[in-house]
Amino acid sequence: MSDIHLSYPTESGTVAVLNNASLTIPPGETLAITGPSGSGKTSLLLLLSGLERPDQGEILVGSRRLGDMDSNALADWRSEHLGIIFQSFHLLPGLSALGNVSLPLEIAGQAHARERSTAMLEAVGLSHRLQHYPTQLSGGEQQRVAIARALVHQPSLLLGDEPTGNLDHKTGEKILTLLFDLHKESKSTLVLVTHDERVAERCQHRVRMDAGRLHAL
Ligand SMILES: Nc1ncnc2c1ncn2[C@@H]1O[C@H](COP(=O)(O)OP(=O)(O)OP(=O)(O)O)[C@@H](O)[C@H]1O
Repeated sequence: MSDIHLSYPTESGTVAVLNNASLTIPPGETLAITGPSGSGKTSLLLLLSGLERPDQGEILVGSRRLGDMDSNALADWRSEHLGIIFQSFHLLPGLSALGNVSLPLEIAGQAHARERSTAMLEAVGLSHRLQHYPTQLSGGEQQRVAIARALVHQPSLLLGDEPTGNLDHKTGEKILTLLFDLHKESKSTLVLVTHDERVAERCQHRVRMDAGRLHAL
């Protein structure tokens, strides 16, 4: 992304969030984004996923220029190539853990959606919670469902917003190992927003966001 400016209009005026932010992530590599609360880290992930559009600047993911794609093209691109682990999970309350993970595969008409989703939920340690609904799951369990959903279609770009933020040390380590193993196997690009040094240390590249500006570390 180059020369990105982003602001949000609100009733009490415009909030400037990103100010001339530029970032290059080598394909197939790992990047940690750190920085204080409110500095614009989540906004950066929303831009990289095409869920927000910048006021100014250009975002290229592989050969795709996100600014040239309409919302349908972006949705198709996301369902094929992108995995996102949101800070607040965004699970569908009316679907079980298994339903939440397999729905995107089913919508995309992919084969063996249920079997692949079951295997991914097993990999995040939730084989005993397949039929539970989000309200019946703990925060950490919901986070692991969200991780399974983000990984199940083997995305080439995975964006994680504090992906282990709700997990105890041991479970967090297991999930991180899974994320980095899958990244290695599939040569995907991994971008993680984190306050956790353990997570940042595992990444090849690190940037710090401060008041809407990016600094390489
Ligand atoms: N939809 C919105 N409308 C108005 N302001 C917003 C909106 N979303 C975010 N902001 C503001 O933009 C700034 C950056 O928010 P963002 O969520 O990107 O920060 P962050 O670095 O991810 O924070 P945290 O570490 O607390 O999650 C904050 O000041 C926030 O209040």
